[in-house]
Amino acid sequence: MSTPAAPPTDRPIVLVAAAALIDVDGRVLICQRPEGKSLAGLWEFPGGKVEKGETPEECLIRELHEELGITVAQACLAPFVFASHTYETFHLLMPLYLLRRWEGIVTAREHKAMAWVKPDKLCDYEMPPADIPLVAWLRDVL
Ligand SMILES: Nc1nc2c([nH]c(=O)n2[C@@H]2O[C@H](COP(=O)(O)OP(=O)(O)OP(=O)(O)O)[C@@H](O)[C@H]2O)c(=O)[nH]1
Ligand SMILES: [Mg+2]
Repeated sequence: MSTPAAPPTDRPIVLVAAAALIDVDGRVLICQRPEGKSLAGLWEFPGGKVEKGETPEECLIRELHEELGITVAQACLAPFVFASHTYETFHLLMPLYLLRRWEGIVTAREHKAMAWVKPDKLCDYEMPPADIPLVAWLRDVL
């Protein structure tokens, strides 16, 4: 007999689009979440919540401009892996894109700090629990 389905919860699925920017030396950009936000102080991939009427790619192009001051062409966003993680109040679904080309100088406009990190050193930075499997994939592929 099959296992009975779990009771429904009112936990919404939140769609967030994020990017792993990769520089010419193969280092990955991570950004530190500012005080006053959820998960403050943790290191994350830049990006944010997909708003009504946006595609994930449109959202990410907007967020990368707001957060880092860079201009990104949709063709340069390479779908990579996704995070699917249950938090206390929502379930996060987060596609992660690889990005090697952009225009402008990467600047931390909204984050507390940023760092370019070799994939095998990402584990030295505390990241949200949803990101842990993504780091393993980056280490394997880069
Ligand atoms: N951008 C980003 N969000 C992540 C990552 N990992 C992770 O769990 N999240 C979660 O996904 C959600 C995205 O939030 P966000 O704060 O970036 O959203 P946002 O840029 O639209 O900001 P806002 O909600 O203040 O307008 C947060 O709950 C955040 O904790 C990650 O690597 N990058
Ligand atoms: Mg954000």
